[in-house]
Amino acid sequence: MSKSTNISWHDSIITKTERQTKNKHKSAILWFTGLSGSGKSTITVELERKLYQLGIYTYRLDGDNIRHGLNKNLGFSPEDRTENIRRIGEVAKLFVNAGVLTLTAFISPYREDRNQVRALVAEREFIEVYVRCSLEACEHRDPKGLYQKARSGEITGFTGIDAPYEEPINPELTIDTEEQSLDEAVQQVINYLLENEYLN
Ligand SMILES: Nc1ncnc2c1ncn2[C@@H]1O[C@H](COP(=O)(O)OS(=O)(=O)O)[C@@H](OP(=O)(O)O)[C@H]1O
Ligand SMILES: Nc1ncnc2c1ncn2[C@@H]1O[C@H](COP(=O)(O)OP(=O)(O)O)[C@@H](O)[C@H]1O
Repeated sequence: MSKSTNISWHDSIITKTERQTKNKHKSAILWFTGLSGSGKSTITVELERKLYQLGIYTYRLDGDNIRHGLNKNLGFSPEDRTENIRRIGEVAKLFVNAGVLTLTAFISPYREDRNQVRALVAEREFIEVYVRCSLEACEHRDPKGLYQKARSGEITGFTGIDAPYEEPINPELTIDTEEQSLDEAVQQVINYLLENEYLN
């Protein structure tokens, strides 16, 4: 719902296609989704490092980081999570327009919210990457000690414990971090980008 009236759109003279041509690669959103502790941050950090080495213009948007700034007024209610993802989607779209290969790492537990982001950009510009890992394994890893806090009741509404996670139905990519090493996961994404001509 828009509150703004009397506003008009101003196109830039430089187009997204021109920026992509200059950068020598396509821009798109690589949308990583999965439980807390599944590996989204670990994989996107390493993937970005590799892509940077290949000369690709990238930027990484990460749940914990964005919630320190742009979205610091949002919590973890269903409504706030939806608004969180909506804003990230809009920011990611701007990065795509700027010619950047954009990596996002958010739990993004609701299918509908992820599909809304997909609908914001062109068909090939949204690549959903499901970072699959069982709740048991995530809880065992518990890199930030949050599952322990959720089990003890110190945190409520924690994804996987007492808040839902809706698995992607038809993601472009699935990475199973109980089966695949970090290097294998990163290579799988790079192969996808090469095979589908996002990279040359
Ligand atoms: N209640 C609750 N549920 C889930 N996660 C919680 C919660 N409270 C804090 N955290 C921490 O916030 C990180 C998830 O933020 P996101 O912006 O990715 O969440 S969401 O997409 O809006 O659901 C998440 O980071 P990751 O572990 O990297 O996923 C947690 O560190
Ligand atoms: N194959 C793997 N891929 C990614 N992370 C892994 C893998 N195996 C174990 N891990 C570990 O799992 C944890 C994942 O944490 P993190 O990347 O913060 O997850 P998320 O961002 O999804 O919350 C890290 O401690 C990481 O070292």
